[in-house]
Amino acid sequence: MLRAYASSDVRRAEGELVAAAPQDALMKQAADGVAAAVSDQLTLLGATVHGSTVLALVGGGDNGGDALYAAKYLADSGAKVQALLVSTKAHPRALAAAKKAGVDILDAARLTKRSQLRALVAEAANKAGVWVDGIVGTGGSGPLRGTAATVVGQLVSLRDSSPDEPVVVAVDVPSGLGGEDGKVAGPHLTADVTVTMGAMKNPALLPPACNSFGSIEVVELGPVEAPVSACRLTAADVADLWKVPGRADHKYTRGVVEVVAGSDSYPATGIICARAAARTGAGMVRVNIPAAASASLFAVLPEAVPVSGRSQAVVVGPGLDPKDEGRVDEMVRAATKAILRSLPVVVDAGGISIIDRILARLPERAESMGSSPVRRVRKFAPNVVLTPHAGEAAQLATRLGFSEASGGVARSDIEAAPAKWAGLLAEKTGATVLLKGAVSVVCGPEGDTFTQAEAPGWTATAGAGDALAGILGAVLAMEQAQAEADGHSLSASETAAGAAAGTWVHSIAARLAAGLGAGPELGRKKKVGHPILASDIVQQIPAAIELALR
Ligand SMILES: NC(=O)C1=CN([C@@H]2O[C@H](COP(=O)(O)OP(=O)(O)OC[C@H]3O[C@@H](n4cnc5c(N)ncnc54)[C@H](OP(=O)(O)O)[C@@H]3O)[C@@H](O)[C@H]2O)[C@@H](O)CC1
Ligand SMILES: Nc1ncnc2c1ncn2[C@@H]1O[C@H](COP(=O)(O)OP(=O)(O)O)[C@@H](O)[C@H]1O
Repeated sequence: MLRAYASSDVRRAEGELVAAAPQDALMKQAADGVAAAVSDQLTLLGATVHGSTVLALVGGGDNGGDALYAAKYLADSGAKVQALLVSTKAHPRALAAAKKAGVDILDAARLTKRSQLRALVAEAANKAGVWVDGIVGTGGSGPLRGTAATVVGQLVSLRDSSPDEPVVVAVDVPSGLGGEDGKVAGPHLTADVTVTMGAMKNPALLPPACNSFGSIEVVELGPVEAPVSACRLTAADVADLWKVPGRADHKYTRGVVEVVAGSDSYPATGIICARAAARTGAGMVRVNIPAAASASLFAVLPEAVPVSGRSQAVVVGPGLDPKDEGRVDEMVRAATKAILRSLPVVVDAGGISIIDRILARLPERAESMGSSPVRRVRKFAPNVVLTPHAGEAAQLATRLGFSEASGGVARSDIEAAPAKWAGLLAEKTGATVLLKGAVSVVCGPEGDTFTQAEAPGWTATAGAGDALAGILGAVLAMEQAQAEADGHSLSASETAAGAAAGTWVHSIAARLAAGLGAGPELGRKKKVGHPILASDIVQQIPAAIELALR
C-alpha cells in the first residue's frame, strides 16, 4: 500500500532526525537517492552517468541543497553538470561541495535583465539530457513566483518544443506542487520520476497534482510517526482483501448482488452492470431491469436471476432516467429497503440525482459536532457508496448547499481538488464517495482516503461506469458476506478499501482490454494501447483479479 502524509508531519519528523544526525547527513542521503534515480533513468535510455549532461535547478532552501549535493555526486561519476541558481540563497555548504566537484554554477538569480535570464536558461536547458528539479520542495508556499516561476515557465515550453525531451527528476515534490489538497496552482515541470524524502506527501497521491509526479521513489530517512492521510492500493493489497472461495463456501457466502438498473431511455445499461458483478465473482446476481432489455440480458448472462430475494449488496442507478417515475420509485424502494437492513448499497449515475428521495425515507439520527448542540439529521451509513463523476459530484454538491465563487459548484471546481470534494461530500452525506475520473478518489465519512490512478484514458467510454458499479456491488457483497459470517457489520474503512479494490480491478481490466500491461511501464517508449468497449473491461475482470491473486 502506498501511503501519503501531510507535508507538515513529515517535515516535523524530518526536523527531529536532522537535529540528531551529523551536519547535512540526511541531505547527502537524499542527494544520493536523487543521483541514483538519475543514473537509473539514464540506464533506461541506454546511457550512462559518465559523459551525460545534467542541469540541476537550485532553489534557496534545503530542496536546493539536495539538488546541489546530487549535482556533486553526478559530477564525481563523470557527468557534465551545470547548476542553475534561481535563488540568491543557495545552500552554502552544498554549493561549495558542488563547485569543488567541478559543477559549473550559473547564477540566474542575480541577472537583472529578463532577456539575459532567458538566454542563460535556454542554453543550459537545451544541452542537458537530464534536468534535476530542486527549486522548491515542501517549504514552498502557493504558486511559484519570481525567478522560479519565470524559469519553470520557460522550461515547460522548451521541453514541449524539444525533439529530444529531457528526463526530469524532481527532488521531493515537483516544484510548485506542494499544496496539501493536490491542487495545481501554477507552472510546474512534470517529472518522469520524483525522489521523495522520508515519506510520500499528500500531493504525490492526490489528483490533479499526482499526475505530474511520474514514478515515485522514496528515500527512507527514518520513521514517520504521523497519521496517514491518503492511501493507494497495490495488487498485493487487493489480494489481501479478496476472499478466494474454499470448500465450505456456497453462493450466499460468496455474496449475492441485486442490480436494479436501466429505464425506458437506457434499457440495456443493466446488462453491463450485471455482467460485471457476475464476472467479479458474485455468488449470484439478481437483476431488475426493464422488460425491453430482458431477452438481451439473458442471452449474454443466462446465469442472472430475475427475482428479488436474499442479497448482500444492492446496486441502483445505472441507466436511470430521473424522469422515469416508475423506475425512480423502484430504485428508491430497493435502496431504502437494503439500507434499512444495513446492507451495502452502490448508488451510481442517475441514482445520484435521487438520493434526497432515498434519504427522506430513512430515520433521523442524532449528530453532534464538537461542542455544538446535538441535531437530528438524515444521513447514509458508510456502507452506502455514491459513485459520481465530476459533473454529477458538482450537481450533488450544489444541491447539498455548497458554493464556490461562481455561485454553486462547477465541474471545474471538483476537478481542481477532487479529494477535497469527495471528502466534503462524504462528510455531508455520511456515505462513502467514490469520485470517478482519470484518478478516482474514494473518501469515507470517517476520513479514509484512497486514490487509484491505474486506469488508462481508454477507460473513458460509455458504460465503463456501469461496469464499475457492478464490480463494486460484487466486492461489497463479498465483504458483507464475510462480515455476516464473522458476526460484525461492514466498517467505514472496510467499505472504503473495498471500493478502492473494486476500482483497482476495473482499472486493471481496462488496461488489459486496451492491450497494456498491468502496471506502469518504465522508460520512455510506453505502449499506448487501443480503444476498448465497456464490455471489453467486463471480459477482462477475471484476468485482473487473477493478476492480483497470483
Ligand atoms: N532539513 C533537511 O536537512 C532536509 C531537508 N530535505 C529537503 O528539504 C526540503 C525542504 O527544505 P526547506 O524547508 O528549506 O524548503 P524548500 O522546499 O527548499 O523551499 C524553501 C525555499 O523556497 C522558496 N519558496 C517558497 N515558496 C516559493 C514559491 N512559491 N515560489 C518560489 N520560491 C519559493 C523560499 O524562498 P523565500 O520564501 O525564502 O524567498 C526558500 O528559498 C524538502 O522538500 C526536502 O527536499 C531533505 O534534504 C532531507 C534533509
Ligand atoms: N481520462 C480518464 N482516464 C482513465 N479513466 C477515466 C478517465 N475518464 C474517466 N475514466 C473512468 O471511466 C469511467 C467512466 O464512468 P462514467 O463517467 O460513469 O461513464 P458511464 O456513465 O458512461 O458508464 C470511470 O470509471 C472513470 O474513473
